[in-house]
Amino acid sequence: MTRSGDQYLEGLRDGRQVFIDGELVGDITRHPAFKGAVRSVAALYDTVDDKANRDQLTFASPATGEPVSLAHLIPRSPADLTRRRIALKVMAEQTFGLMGRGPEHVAGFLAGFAGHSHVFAAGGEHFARNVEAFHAKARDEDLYMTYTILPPQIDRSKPAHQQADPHLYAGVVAERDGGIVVRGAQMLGTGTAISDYVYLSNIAPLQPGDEAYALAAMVPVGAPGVKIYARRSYAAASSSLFDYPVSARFDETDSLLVYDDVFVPWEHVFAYRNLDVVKRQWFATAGHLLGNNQAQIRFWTKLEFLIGLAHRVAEMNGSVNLPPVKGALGEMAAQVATVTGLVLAQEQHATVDEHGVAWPGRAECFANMALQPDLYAKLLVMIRDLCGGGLIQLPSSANDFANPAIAADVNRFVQSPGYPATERVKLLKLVWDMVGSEFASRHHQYEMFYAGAPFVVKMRMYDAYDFGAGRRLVDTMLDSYDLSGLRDTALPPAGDALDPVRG
Ligand SMILES: Cc1cc2nc3c(=O)[nH]c(=O)nc-3n(C[C@H](O)[C@H](O)[C@H](O)COP(=O)(O)OP(=O)(O)OC[C@H]3O[C@@H](n4cnc5c(N)ncnc54)[C@H](O)[C@@H]3O)c2cc1C
Repeated sequence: MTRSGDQYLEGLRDGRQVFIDGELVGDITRHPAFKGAVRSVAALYDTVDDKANRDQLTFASPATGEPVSLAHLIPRSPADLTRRRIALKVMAEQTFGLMGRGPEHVAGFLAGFAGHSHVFAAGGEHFARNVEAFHAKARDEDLYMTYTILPPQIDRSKPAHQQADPHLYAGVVAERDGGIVVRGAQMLGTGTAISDYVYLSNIAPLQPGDEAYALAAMVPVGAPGVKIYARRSYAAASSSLFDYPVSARFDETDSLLVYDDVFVPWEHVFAYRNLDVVKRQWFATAGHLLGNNQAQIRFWTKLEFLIGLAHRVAEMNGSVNLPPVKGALGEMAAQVATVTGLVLAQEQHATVDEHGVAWPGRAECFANMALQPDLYAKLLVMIRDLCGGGLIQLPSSANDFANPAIAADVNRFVQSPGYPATERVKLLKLVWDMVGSEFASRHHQYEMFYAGAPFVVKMRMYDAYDFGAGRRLVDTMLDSYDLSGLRDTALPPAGDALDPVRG
């Protein structure tokens, strides 16, 4: 059943090996680098666990009948996708769309894998059973899973088995009684330090010879040998909540994961030395689509938050009714509405396959992913443009308000009608943390890369899009005339023009 925030926190005290700033972190729930994000995730768990939200955020576990998070639902119909989306939107709003790998992200992948467990059965029937059993466990125990599905950037010109050291990329080194031993590293475990399990696999293509790396397994974050090397913490670096309100609360952290001879029991292994299954898990199951559908619900929420900030600043600065400012806000609104529309269209264009699993519309999902890097970058620049120097002309820290001599000048000169200095500074420091701080810059990189390098995502869009309708129109047009003039040809069938995505 659903877990409370306290139960989630308790699960993190498992002796996990998280390293930051040259030291092993003891209790991550208390460490300045992690405690803000941990509290935010705990609050999310409490929201889903709250009886008042039960109808909207949970469904009855088919195994126990207890309420479990809708993040774990295997959707069986477009209506299920809608129900799931409404729940995921509420969850995303809890963190303002700022936690990309919260508990509801990899949950979508796993639900998709479990709905198509036959894909894993290609490596042996027991692997399919492992996927189904782990999905049921994650659902009924409300587990928080993250993933590392890419090897570290060492030498991308060579496959895994041709790297200078065969144990750079995470792969199997031995079979033991009851399981396998994994050695090597993967990037870039977002949220892994604060999660329960990390999914170890590969989304980048593997090649013949890479069989030792062709794995898919759920690894407890606290398992002996799992070493988590976190990047610099923006939360720990923030001088106060007032100065860096989102860094302090939502720095979900990203880490290099080193698997130092980690034992993984067979029941947590979904694919083993199988290039084909490791590849097919992403696109022959609904996993990738369901996970990214969730990611876009989160992205939509984050864009709403950003445009809300832009509107508030324009209002504060008295510029909101100037035609160019209205135009800029309108352009931003068009971008947000595009993302929203493409999320909703995934339900409109959903299909239910012969396994009874509902797939969100593929082309609409990849369209959002393909637009995202440029759209996000543009939005950030437009907000900077609207805010001007106000983003920089701010007190050095909240401490300036504590010094009466400084506060007198700040209160006098850093204000706007209806916005006393503390309110103006509060709003603009929040905007800076969203568009200009180190946290903001990492978010820019995240939105560019979390779904893969932009060129890879665009190639996936190419594969997902049905060019047939457009090509038929071109043929019809070319067939309609020649050197001697207009031919007597039929108009294109209306359906082609009406449904450009489906063709
Ligand atoms: C903030 C953040 C969080 C992340 N979180 C996670 C996570 O939780 N789990 C996880 O597994 N991964 C995570 N990632 C990793 C992410 O999946 C990868 O960054 C992404 O797949 C791209 O791989 P790469 O970084 O190795 O870039 P590369 O593949 O090295 O690509 C970088 C750039 O090199 C160029 N390039 C590379 N290859 C080619 C080519 N063949 N042709 C043309 N140009 C090329 C392109 O310009 C490309 O954009 C995260 C990344 C970021 C930035």
